[in-house]
Amino acid sequence: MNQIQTNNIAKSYGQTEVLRQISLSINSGEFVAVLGPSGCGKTTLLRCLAGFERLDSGKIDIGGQTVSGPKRHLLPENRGIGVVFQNYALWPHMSVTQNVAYGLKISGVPKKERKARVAHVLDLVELGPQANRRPSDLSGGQRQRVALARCLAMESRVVLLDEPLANLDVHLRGALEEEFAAFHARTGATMFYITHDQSEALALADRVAVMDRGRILQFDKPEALFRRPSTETVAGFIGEGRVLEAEDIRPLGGGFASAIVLGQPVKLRCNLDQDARAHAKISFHPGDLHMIADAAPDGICANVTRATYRGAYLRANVMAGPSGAVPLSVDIAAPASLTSGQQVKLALNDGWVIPTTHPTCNHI
Ligand SMILES: Nc1ncnc2c1ncn2[C@@H]1O[C@H](COP(=O)(O)OP(=O)(O)OP(=O)(O)O)[C@@H](O)[C@H]1O
Repeated sequence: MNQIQTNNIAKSYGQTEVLRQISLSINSGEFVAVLGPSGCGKTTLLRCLAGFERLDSGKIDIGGQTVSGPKRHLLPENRGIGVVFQNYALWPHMSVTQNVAYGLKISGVPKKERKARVAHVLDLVELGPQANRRPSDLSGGQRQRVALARCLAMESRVVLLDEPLANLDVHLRGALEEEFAAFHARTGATMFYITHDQSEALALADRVAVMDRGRILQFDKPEALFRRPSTETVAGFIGEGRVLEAEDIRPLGGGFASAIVLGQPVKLRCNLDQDARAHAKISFHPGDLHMIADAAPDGICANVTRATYRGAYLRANVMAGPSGAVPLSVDIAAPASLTSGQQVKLALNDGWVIPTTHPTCNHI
């Protein structure tokens, strides 16, 4: 069943179109991340779902009920959703217990049940010992867990999270990523998670909606975004994707095609209905390029401009191709040694022909 359904929703502030005809179907219990550059409209989309903003047009259904539409706008508190903000939005004058209990109190949950539910959820997020502290006496991660506990206590079936890890250090981000995944597994809630950090999105989400300038470009599983991006923008945005022009694309059947890339014949993956073309854009990742023997008869000639140690591998920046003018990155398994100015030969072992005509992915 669809837990969240948006139909052609649009929102402008003055002359600025911030959301353009966004249609998304999110399944019950799904963990969806919305990924996109700053200013693309992620927070506005979340605020529309939460009911903090009215739509200009379109419709939002949550749990089968229309919550925003042409003649309808359900208030945030009546939507049955939990919201976790970047700044946690905790009451500074209340203790952890009071913060978590507040929503239950407003909803009229009797005192005895309230107490039991708060104690239970604080236990779940391991904040029992801090129950009487004020937010100012907690770490950033602990405050975030109070915000999560509040959603748990309200038994929200839908939880909207707006960049919840943005203010935290790397160590804490890792720990809380685990926390979100555990929270999702435990509750089965539908999660709608805004971020501009792709590693967070790819690690946590069942599906990721990639957003750019108020539109959804692609809404897909992380692996599909990485391996089969539907547009150049998605390809360039995910996993250090590199987009290059290829020539003489000839379908081989079974989702493969031959092509010429940087003057060399390569085999690429493509859509089953890929047609033969003189030119197309292809995408690949640094890990798809490999160094081959200098004496190999074929291979892409490249000149190392910089090599940086990355622990398990060496990242080489090179200028490649017949003209030596195409910048690429190659990861070479350690131990390896490369120096600036060194001539190397490369092979492209995998890549994807970006579909030339793709449906406008706003109807997904
Ligand atoms: N209340 C408002 N009034 C006018 N313009 C607004 C308002 N809220 C957002 N905007 C504009 O709408 C656009 C999208 O903003 P939004 O906060 O949704 O983007 P975002 O993708 O969440 O960005 P970030 O990742 O930086 O938070 C921006 O150009 C922003 O300046």
